[in-house]
Amino acid sequence: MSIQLKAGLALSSHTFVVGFALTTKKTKSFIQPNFESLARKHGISFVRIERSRPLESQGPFDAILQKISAKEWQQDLEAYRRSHPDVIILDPPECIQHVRNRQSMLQKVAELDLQDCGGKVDIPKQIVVTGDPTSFAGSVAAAGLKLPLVAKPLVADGTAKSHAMSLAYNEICLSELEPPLVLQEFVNHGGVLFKVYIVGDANSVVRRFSLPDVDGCQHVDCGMMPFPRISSAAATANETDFEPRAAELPPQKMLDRLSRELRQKLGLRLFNLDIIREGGIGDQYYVIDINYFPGYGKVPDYESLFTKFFVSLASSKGKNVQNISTCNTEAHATRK
Ligand SMILES: Nc1ncnc2c1ncn2[C@@H]1O[C@H](COP(=O)(O)OP(=O)(O)OP(=O)(O)O)[C@@H](O)[C@H]1O
Ligand SMILES: O=P(O)(O)O[C@H]1[C@H](OP(=O)(O)O)[C@@H](OP(=O)(O)O)[C@@H](O)[C@@H](O)[C@@H]1OP(=O)(O)O
Ligand SMILES: [Mg+2]
Ligand SMILES: [Mg+2]
Repeated sequence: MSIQLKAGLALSSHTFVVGFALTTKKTKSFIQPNFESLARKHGISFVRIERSRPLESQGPFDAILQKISAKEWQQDLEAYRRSHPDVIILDPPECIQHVRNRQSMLQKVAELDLQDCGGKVDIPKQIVVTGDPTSFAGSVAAAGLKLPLVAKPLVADGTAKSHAMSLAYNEICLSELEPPLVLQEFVNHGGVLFKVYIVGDANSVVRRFSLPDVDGCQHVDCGMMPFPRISSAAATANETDFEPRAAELPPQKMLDRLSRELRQKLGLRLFNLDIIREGGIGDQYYVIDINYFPGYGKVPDYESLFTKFFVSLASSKGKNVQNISTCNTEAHATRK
């Protein structure tokens, strides 16, 4: 059976069409030739959505992959969703909205109670500050937060400003900050960050460089220190670059449970978690950041991870695309 597309392409029950609305940068890093070709072999095709044309006049799509926050796009997508309830939206805008605020993004993590999975998971103590910056020192003292603090813009909307982080070593310098912000306790973690990339039921963890440990007393005179996006290095750091114990990956059972619970609670299928381990060793972990549709192009073997994901979506819609057996699912998650 085949349906004739407006553009003249045939949409058969053996093809799963993924429309994508992504920035040019994201398209370049994610829709890579190797990925397109592997996906095509399994009956998955990608079609760029033209933002200059109404969505209704494009398609048909089986799924829409999107990370565009412009209001017009959001409205267009919402209308399309109502008229095409069978199309899978990756991911629903209201769920993405939840992780675009550094307070609400971590709330579901704080509610978790993971038992018997090899590690404890929490979030660092934090408060939201708005209004007069001269009152921030009082708010920090009232909440019992310990210095140093990481000052993060409350809104995580993908702008450069939303990634502008600072370390505050003393109370006085807090009055220099520009609200609204989250003030989060800095947790020493041996300079290693774990990024857990979630793709539906699968996850893949990589190590990244992070901020070095701090001795609060030593730096108290430093005041406010802005710091760069140290963890977003293009390449995954080599094992030899880290102190071996701090670089040991978190238990896979804990990552599987955490990923599964958050996937359900957040209503997202495509996101990553930034996780640190207190003191670099032991079993106390903190989730410090959640990002919607992060830089998957940097994940080893993301092509098969995603092909498998789309094949499973296609099967759930009764599409008879070709199965893929070489990728990792939750039971065999990738650990590089
Ligand atoms: N509470 C914390 N304790 C220790 N280090 C932290 C803490 N919060 C953030 N960091 C460090 O600061 C970096 C940036 O913080 P965060 O991940 O919240 O910012 P972001 O701009 O949202 O990052 P991304 O580029 O992943 O979206 C982290 O990768 C980590 O190295
Ligand atoms: O640009 P990169 O490939 O590094 O991807 C980064 C992504 O930027 P992009 O969406 O513009 O691509 C970021 O999104 P916004 O918060 O800015 O929306 C955020 O998700 C980071 O965590 C990603 O880095 P990663 O966590 O994977 O290291
Ligand atoms: Mg981060
Ligand atoms: Mg982030």
